[in-house]
Amino acid sequence: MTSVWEQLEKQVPTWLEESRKQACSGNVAAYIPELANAPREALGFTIFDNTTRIITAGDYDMRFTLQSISKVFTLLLALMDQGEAGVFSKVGMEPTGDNFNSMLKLELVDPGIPFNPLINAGAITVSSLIAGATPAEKTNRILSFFHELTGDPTLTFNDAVYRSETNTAHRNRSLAYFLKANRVLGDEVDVEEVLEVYFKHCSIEVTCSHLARMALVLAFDGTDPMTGRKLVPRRYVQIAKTFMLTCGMYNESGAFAIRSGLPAKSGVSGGILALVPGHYGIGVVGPALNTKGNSTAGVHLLETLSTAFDWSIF
Ligand SMILES: NC(=O)CC[C@H](N)C(=O)O
Repeated sequence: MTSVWEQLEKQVPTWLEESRKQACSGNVAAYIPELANAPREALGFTIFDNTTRIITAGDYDMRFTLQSISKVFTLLLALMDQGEAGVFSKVGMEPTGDNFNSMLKLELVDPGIPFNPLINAGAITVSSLIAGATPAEKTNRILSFFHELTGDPTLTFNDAVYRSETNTAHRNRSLAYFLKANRVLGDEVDVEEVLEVYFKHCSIEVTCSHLARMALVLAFDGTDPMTGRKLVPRRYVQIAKTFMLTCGMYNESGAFAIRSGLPAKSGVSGGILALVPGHYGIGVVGPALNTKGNSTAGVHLLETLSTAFDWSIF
């Protein structure tokens, strides 16, 4: 009988080409002008298991920026810096059902703290909780964390994407100033400095193999199976994975959880980080997005694989 891994090796290239066809039903994000240059038809895939075996397919070496995928890891860093009580006094634990950049519930629902750390308002708040005296110190700590998680010390920011976002981020600026007015960002917090940290971590450039490696650390409760190093306490990984399941795919998280049953986090550059707990770390990139902001081809590929191999955690 062939093993799951052998079946994956055999099937992934065919299924990837099948899923690539879904790109035509999506559009590349353009509200950050630099992202509009991404190739719409691209689709890349990497999967790692804990014995360092790797399968790659399609445009697996394409570079793209983390965008919202970074929010999972800044949450982990903030939890390590401030503890659960410190983080959850500023940000909630519930999905919103609204768009990721929505302002609606901040005003509608008392006490005006962001509903969760994976929407923009929540992630901006989390950026303010990262330890460090200056924005540069905070962003350097975040970057070092990604170096540890990926085992790649060459990872860095994409300056063009960073500048493109910082010059056009009127909505995120509004969110951040609103948070300041609500005192979610306290007196000591400089709004522009927090935004600098937030845009910087969104602009870290990776391939889907980096995503798969990072996902593997989450799949193994915070220990990197490739080095044996404990990078994050298990409890914090548990929190992050729960948020990924309930809020990781924006206001499509429920449908994705029903169809794939996997903790995952997407970003507007088309990346999706997903994991099969105790087994695999997965990275996908496909820049064409659906109306919720998730990669059309990437979602299709993950749902195909999860259904075929019965990966749902439920
Ligand atoms: N959904 C996303 O990937 C959003 C990230 C992007 N940097 C923003 O703040 O709008």
